[in-house]
Amino acid sequence: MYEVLVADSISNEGLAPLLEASNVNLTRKKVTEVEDLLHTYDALLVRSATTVTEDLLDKMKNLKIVARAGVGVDNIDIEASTKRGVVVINAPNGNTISTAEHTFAMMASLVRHIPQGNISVKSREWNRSAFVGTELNRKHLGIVGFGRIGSELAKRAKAFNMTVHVYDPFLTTSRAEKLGVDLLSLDDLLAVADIITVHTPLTKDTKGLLNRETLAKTKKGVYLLNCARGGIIDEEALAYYLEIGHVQGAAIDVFEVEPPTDNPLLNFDQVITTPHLGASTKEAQLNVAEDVAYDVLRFLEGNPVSSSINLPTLSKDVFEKIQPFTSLTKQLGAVLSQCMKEPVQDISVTYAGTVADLETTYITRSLLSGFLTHRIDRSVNEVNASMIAKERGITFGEKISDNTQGYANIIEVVVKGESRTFSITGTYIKDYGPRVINIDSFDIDFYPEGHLLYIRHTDQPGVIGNVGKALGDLDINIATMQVGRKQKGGEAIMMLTFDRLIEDATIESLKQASEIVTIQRIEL
Ligand SMILES: NC(=O)c1ccc[n+]([C@@H]2O[C@H](COP(=O)([O-])OP(=O)(O)OC[C@H]3O[C@@H](n4cnc5c(N)ncnc54)[C@H](O)[C@@H]3O)[C@@H](O)[C@H]2O)c1
Ligand SMILES: O=C(O)[C@H](O)COP(=O)(O)O
Repeated sequence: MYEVLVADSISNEGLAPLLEASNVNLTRKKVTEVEDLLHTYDALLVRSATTVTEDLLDKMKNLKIVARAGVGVDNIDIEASTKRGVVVINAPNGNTISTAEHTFAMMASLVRHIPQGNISVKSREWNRSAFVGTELNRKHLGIVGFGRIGSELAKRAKAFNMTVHVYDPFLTTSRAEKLGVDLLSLDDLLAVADIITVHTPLTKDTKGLLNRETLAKTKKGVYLLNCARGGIIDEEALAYYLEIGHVQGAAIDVFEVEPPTDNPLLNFDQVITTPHLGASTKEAQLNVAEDVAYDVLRFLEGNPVSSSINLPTLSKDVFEKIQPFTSLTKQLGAVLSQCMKEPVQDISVTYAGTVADLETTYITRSLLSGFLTHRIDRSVNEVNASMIAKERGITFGEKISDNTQGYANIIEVVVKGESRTFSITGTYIKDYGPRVINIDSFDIDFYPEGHLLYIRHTDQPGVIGNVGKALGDLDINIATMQVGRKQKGGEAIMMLTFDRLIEDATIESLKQASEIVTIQRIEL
């Protein structure tokens, strides 16, 4: 049974996939209400109210996935989640339209003073001259951050005959042209826009993007909107420019601290606000809840997620195609890690044949996870494997080759240690399964699973029989035996598989024979 904690207000209807799943036990409680049970949850679902800190992750020892029913993940410590192998997913598409519509509504309200007019009339005033507004028609709108919401907003602005200028360092000129917007530098956008709205995520680069210095470059009388994240427009700087009358008005849905209390912006009549309502529509809430509910269930049941922040996103189709190879590389990594009993500096993997056309970065993550699992005492998976490898100073890389050695596909891994290198080559044969076809330059053919002994010995008569007899005398049944050698009379290898783990004492007694060079136990 999977334990799922829903810590923020998320649509019940949207959560139906989880509520109806027979293998899920769903709890709707704030984190503070289940302090004693935090270690039991497999999945945590949040919106923006719960902050997923490193401290919380430490308490949630069993956590496998954090799902954000919405877009912004600035309330989740992604690095700490990745380090712990916890997948972070979001629902990036479900609230785009609602937020674009809300921004547009805020813009129209701002330039026509609708909230102020509403308050005035309800105060039994009739002061028409105090609320003379400005048309949107033929105005220049500056959109900072031209992603999903920014581009939906642009469509609506163009329908109102506005000229749309955008600043987005990740947007190509050709895409801007295709979308019919004018791509500018930030400075040029600030200089030309009558109204500026921000739609970037909150990151270290966008925090305070509009500050005392940049806001000084805007037109006198400019209007500003923030329906993205508190802090993208520095609140103190905005208050200053409102105070001196340089900024004519602002519409703010999001605040640096929510709810805002002694925020200076709340003191200005020309600032209109909403309590973080961009995504608060029935439609958006249903969409985002459904998106994360399906993804969490899929993930818990071992399937790919459709929108991950810290894992490459794969379609079901692609996931099914790469799965045999991720299992194979995990096993290859585990064999390598156990055979190479010394610190390693570099892991290099070469893909050839059909596997080379697949999502190899994910397959390499599986390889690293198989390798590292046998070296460190914390949980390693595809989420945190590359981060842990980097932390440990292990470099890794991928190559593509066309030398398939006659197989449909092969994966060769070479590990460089302080004193030697070790290599392994595997293949996946359809309807037959994974095979290891070469180990440390010895051709061989074995199925990488179960309890194995990897024995290096001198190639001379009687060795194989002696090992078989010694094990038989100890009542140990050999399930399979594969042998390999490079040249007659030189060094040779045996790969034995067993139905149970072979004890240290048995290995020590086998090592007494003079023709045995090394014995390595491998557990897969
Ligand atoms: N008010 C709300 O309720 C509400 C609802 C949804 C989203 N949001 C916020 O809106 C943000 C944007 O959402 P989206 O779905 O459009 O995201 P998105 O990822 O589709 O778009 C963000 C855009 O910002 C651009 N960008 C990144 N760094 C930038 C920088 N330094 N300068 C300029 N542009 C930069 C990106 O290239 C991207 O095009 C979210 O991150 C979230 O914080 C708020
Ligand atoms: O990033 C988002 O999706 C929005 O800010 C919505 O936040 P909410 O889920 O707390 O309404």
